[in-house]
Amino acid sequence: MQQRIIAVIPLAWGQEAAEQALAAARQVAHQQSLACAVLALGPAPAAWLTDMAGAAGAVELVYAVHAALSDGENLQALAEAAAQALDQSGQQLLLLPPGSEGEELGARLAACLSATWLGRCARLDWKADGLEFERACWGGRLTLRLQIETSLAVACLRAGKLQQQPAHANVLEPLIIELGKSLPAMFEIEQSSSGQTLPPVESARIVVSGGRGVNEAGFALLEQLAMKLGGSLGGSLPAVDAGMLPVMRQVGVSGKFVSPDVYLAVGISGTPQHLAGISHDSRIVAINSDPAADIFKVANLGAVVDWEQMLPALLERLPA
Ligand SMILES: Cc1cc2nc3c(=O)[nH]c(=O)nc-3n(C[C@H](O)[C@H](O)[C@H](O)COP(=O)(O)OP(=O)(O)OC[C@H]3O[C@@H](n4cnc5c(N)ncnc54)[C@H](O)[C@@H]3O)c2cc1C
Repeated sequence: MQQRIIAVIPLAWGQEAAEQALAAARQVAHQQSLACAVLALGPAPAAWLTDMAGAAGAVELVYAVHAALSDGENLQALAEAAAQALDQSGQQLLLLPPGSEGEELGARLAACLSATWLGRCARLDWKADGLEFERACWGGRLTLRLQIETSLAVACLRAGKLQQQPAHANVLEPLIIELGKSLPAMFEIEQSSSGQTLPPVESARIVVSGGRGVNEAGFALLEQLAMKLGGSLGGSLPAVDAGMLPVMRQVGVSGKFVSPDVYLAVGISGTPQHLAGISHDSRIVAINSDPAADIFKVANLGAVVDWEQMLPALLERLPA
């Protein structure tokens, strides 16, 4: 059966995203001595992509054009445009630009095509007996090696920079498909203030986090501490369940992944589900009244103390 590796590229996402999707497609294609193809989505063809795809050794370039694809923000329109333009014969692997937008578009495209969504892959090989791929989980502490037999898969793969290979440069004659069907309009999003004054937890350099061992008064102190330190506030799932913290500040496997310089864990026991949300590179400082708490096994610095004693003393010593 014919095997095809296709980089799916929204033109509005720019040249860097295009390079990344092409680099991924070329890496997988190279392992199988296959050629890769490109499906570009936008309001009109772009000469820069024709040159880039040719220089990357792609053998086929299709532009799926529609006025609704001009800003690249309407992910459902992009997914449906790609699904309309794709010829689904043979075995196909579709690669999107890596990153959160590429992942969301990939998942939507897989749903439109009833294809298998492989998600964010760290490695991807197309072998005779199926696709083999690796995914990081538990914040990079574990690598999952997976294998799947499927004729249509969608994935994101970070393959580094696209190296120019003049020896393999192709002069491409793009095929232009004018999409006739209407594409879905963008959802209107009504924005209102959440009342949160602290920055998002996922981008903070210092995260002050509380768990089940802290009560509402304790969270008020943690918020003050976060503000004094110029950091942000996070917490464990039980703290969110108890209504002490909004869900957007939950750290862990089912919450946010954070990579601050310092993660201050107060009244948090250190379960794998919570630790999965903290980067290996972060320094963990733990405050817990139980000397046997698991958090001390991973903490760089720990204090066995009740938060009610520690937090007021800390706040007092910090400049206003
Ligand atoms: C599928 C699944 C997904 C999950 N996802 C997440 C997730 O994303 N994030 C998450 O956090 N959890 C998650 N959990 C829940 C997880 O298993 C734990 O239940 C949770 O992490 C425990 O939170 P905790 O450390 O705040 O509470 P506990 O484990 O109850 O720990 C409380 C700690 O507070 C200490 N303490 C008590 N009083 C004081 C005091 N006065 N001063 C100082 N220390 C005190 C105690 O010694 C204890 O160590 C998930 C679970 C499942 C099954």
